[in-house]
Parts: sequence; C-alpha cells; structure tokens
Amino acid sequence: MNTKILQTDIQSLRGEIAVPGDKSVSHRSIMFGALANGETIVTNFLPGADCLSTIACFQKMGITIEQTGKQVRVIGKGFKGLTEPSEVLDVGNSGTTIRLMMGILAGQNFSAALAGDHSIAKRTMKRVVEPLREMGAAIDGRNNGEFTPLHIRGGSLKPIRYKLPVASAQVKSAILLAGLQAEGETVVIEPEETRDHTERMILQFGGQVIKEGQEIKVQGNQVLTGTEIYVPGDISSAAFFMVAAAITPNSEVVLKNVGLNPTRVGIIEVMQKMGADITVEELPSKGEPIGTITVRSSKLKGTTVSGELIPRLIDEIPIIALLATQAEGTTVIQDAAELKVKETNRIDTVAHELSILGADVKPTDDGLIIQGGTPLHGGEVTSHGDHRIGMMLAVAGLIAKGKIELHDPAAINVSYPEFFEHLGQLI
Ligand SMILES: O=C(O)C1=C[C@@H](OP(=O)(O)O)[C@@H](O)[C@H](O)C1
Ligand SMILES: C=C(OP(=O)(O)O)C(=O)O
Repeated sequence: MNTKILQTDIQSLRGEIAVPGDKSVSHRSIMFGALANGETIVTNFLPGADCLSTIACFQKMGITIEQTGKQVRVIGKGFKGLTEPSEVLDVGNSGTTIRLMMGILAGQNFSAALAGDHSIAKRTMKRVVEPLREMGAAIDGRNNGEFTPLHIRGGSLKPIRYKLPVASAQVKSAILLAGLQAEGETVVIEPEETRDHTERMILQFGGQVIKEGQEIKVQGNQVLTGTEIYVPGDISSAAFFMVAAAITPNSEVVLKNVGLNPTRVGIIEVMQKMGADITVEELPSKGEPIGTITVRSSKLKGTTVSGELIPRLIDEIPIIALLATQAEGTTVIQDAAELKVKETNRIDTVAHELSILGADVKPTDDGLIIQGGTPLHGGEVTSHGDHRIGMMLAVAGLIAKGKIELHDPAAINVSYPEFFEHLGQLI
C-alpha cells in the first residue's frame, strides 16, 4: 500500500478551481445513454474509477462507449438492446454502479453476475434486492442475495408501489429503472427527499416521471432517446475545498461550475449556519443548476446537523466533521446511520482518524459529536480505502502542525483523480 506525506501547516489557500464532473450524474449519463435509442454525447464527464467501472460494465453488455477524458459518446440500443455479458460485471468500489445497474438488469431477459472490491463485498444489497424480487427478478448471492458476488436473472416485471425503508437515491433509482421496463405504473415513496438526478435524466432523455409530494411515479415500457448531457461540477468534491478555505487562515478559494441541485446543497446551508464566509452565484444553465462558490476563512461556531438535511449532504459528513473540529462549541450530527453502510463505516473511520490528529470526535449510533476548537497535530492516518476519508484527511493536514503520513491516498481516484493537483494549485 502506498503512503503520502501530506502538506501541513499551510499559511493560506488562494485561487480558483473548476471541480470535476459530478459522480452521480456521470454514472447516470452512461446508463441512460445505453438504454436510450441512438447517440448520447456527455461533456464534463468524471473519469474517476467509479464511473469508469460503469462504462466497462455496459461495454460488456454490448454497448459502444468511446471515452476520451471528460468527453464520452454512447451509442444506445434501447431497453432491449443490452446483451448477456460473458464475464462478471465488475463494479469496483462503486455502490451507485451496482445498485442502479441491478434495477436495469431486473428487466433484462438474461443472466448476469456482479461483483466488486473488498468494500463492495461488505455493503448490503438487500435494500435493492427486496423490491426488485417483488417486481419479478430472480436474484441470488451470499447470505440469500444480500452480498456480492450476486447473480441476477431478469425478465418481465410487474410494477410496485414501494415505500423506501431508508432515504436512498440509489434504491429509488434502481426501482425507477426497473419501473421504466415494467408493465404499468411504479411508485416510489421517499421518507425524505434524496438527490433527484435520475428523475431529471428521465426527462432529459424524453421520458416521463411525475413527482407528487413524496411519491415518484413512472410508467413502464417507456422509450428514451439519446441526447446531449452536460455534467455539472460535483459539489461533493467542491466540499473539500470549501471546508479547506473556511479553516485555513487568510484563504479565499473560488470554485467554478459547481452543481447546485437543491437536493445536494445541504453543505452550503450548514456552512452558512456555522458562520462561514461563503457566497454563491448561480449562473444560467440548461440542465442541472450550476454556479460559482467563493469561500473565505472565518470564525466558525458549532451546530446540529440532522433530519431532512442528512440526505442532502450525506457524502459531505466526513468533511463537515473536520470543519466542526475548528468551530467554537459542540457540533452534533444525528440521523445519519446510513454512514455505516458507505465505502467504510464512516462514523467509525471519521472518529478514529480525526482522533489520531488530536480532534475530539465521538461516534454515536447515528452520527458524531464533535467538540470544536481543537488544534490538530501530526500522525499516521489511513483512508481505509475510502476516497472521502482520504480527502478529508488531506484537508485536515493543511491546518495540522507536524508530519502526517496518509496511507492509501490512491483511494481518492474513485471520485477525484486530480485532487492533489488542484490542492497544490491553491497552496
Ligand atoms: O444515487 C447516487 O448517485 C448516490 C446516492 C447516495 O447513496 P445512497 O442512495 O445509498 O444514500 C450517495 O451516498 C452516493 O455517493 C451516490
Ligand atoms: C457513497 C459513495 O458512493 P457509492 O455508494 O457509489 O460507492 C460516495 O461517493 O461517497
């Protein structure tokens, strides 16, 4: 495993960064491009390891996908155009790839095997397996289909009306993707609103989806048409530099072209509540809302992060925890038990790694309690193979005094291959 000596005790961060394309939107652009009829052109695609896994899976099902950097061309063959893969579909580290793809495979008249890395093997798939079985898919795998390697044989599906037991965009999307192939109307009921990129993309590809309160409805047997997709910058990647600017003295960082979908901007609301100096300028756009975010260092105060906010910032909680270590007073993060089923148990890995650097972070059943105002020092830390933990620790290094060794920094390539290069431009 490789190790990186982090840059520590930085005096200021200054500059402008265009963060890479949104991971959630990039995955979906490939999936919908493959299921639509005709050509789809994707620009500002995220060439991170997770999205490359999605491309490879669809290539194995007979779809022509040409990717050069951030530009992708997909030749879709319609919902009935995928072919039975002769090899295992390898999802790598990507929960979004496996869960959404299962919704697609549920409606395919063939058999497919799915597997991923060590982290994927520990993440529960039951949440998608249960509704997809109810719709008619035959799924098997370890522990009665809960864990990879999984096997799925799809076919004709019946629609369902399904109340999500947890607020999850991945589960919602898997059911909607199956629902688009079923006979009749499928309804998903969300306990809390989650990211709506799938719904937006159905519309962009000429399909229909209706949202009524907490219910999302799709008719089956829809036909989609290839289109042009512009992927906005990923606010989940921008979040690391937003927090870096807020906690590093004498800093001003401008983040261009950031996606500002209302279901994703919880981090902005939390930073404003904590007293961060943050301005957001929304710009005209055709697809997802985008804009420029500017953050300057400022004095911060603790807060509570809970309830409906959680799904709107779920992937930002590790970096919010770091922010809270530098705020005055206590920050409580609750209702976030979902963190336990991400690439790592992020409640445990955040608390453990930040404590090594001198922070006061206590894990709870559904979140974290952070006593702020703690100076950070050096130490030996690890990403645990989790990209968001790796980036959070690199940002922690900026304000730490002493040497920090970060093990497995390469995990960051999952969502932000240019991360260290961009960080270097700001130092
Ligand atoms: O739908 C998506 O693209 C995602 C949904 C979220 O997961 P859950 O649906 O499990 O909350 C998020 O954590 C993940 O990074 C991406
Ligand atoms: C949880 C994440 O992704 P996934 O579920 O797709 O692995 C993430 O990117 O933080």
